[in-house]
Amino acid sequence: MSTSNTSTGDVDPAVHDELARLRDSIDNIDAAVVHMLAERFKCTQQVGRLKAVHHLPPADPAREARQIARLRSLAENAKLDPAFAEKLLNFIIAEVIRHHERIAEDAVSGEPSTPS
Ligand SMILES: C=C(O[C@@H]1C=C(C(=O)O)C=C[C@H]1O)C(=O)O
Repeated sequence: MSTSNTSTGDVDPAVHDELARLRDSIDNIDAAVVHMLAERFKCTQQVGRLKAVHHLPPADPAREARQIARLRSLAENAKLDPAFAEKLLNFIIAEVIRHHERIAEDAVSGEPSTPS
């Protein structure tokens, strides 16, 4: 068995076709993920501005706990590792909180808020 072949030039053309078909789907899914994340960040930026105007804290741990419980349950039903789903959500939420902190700081200093 080859362990170091990184090219696909010497494989059966049918295998190559199947690989290309699957990679097309992966590319479509990755594009959908990017578009969905962009829409989610548009919403969270609005939440951040609302919180800054009304002097609410950037993070809401109770809301996060409910989201994590819900996402873990959805992941289990979808046969996705719930620990992975939780890690992914926490990663996204950490970025959102960073944005909210930035929006709140900019509101105090009078700077326009731009995503960074
Ligand atoms: C978007 C919010 O702000 C933060 C980010 C969250 C998120 O990205 O889902 C959830 C809770 C908050 O810690 C919110 O309060 O709804």
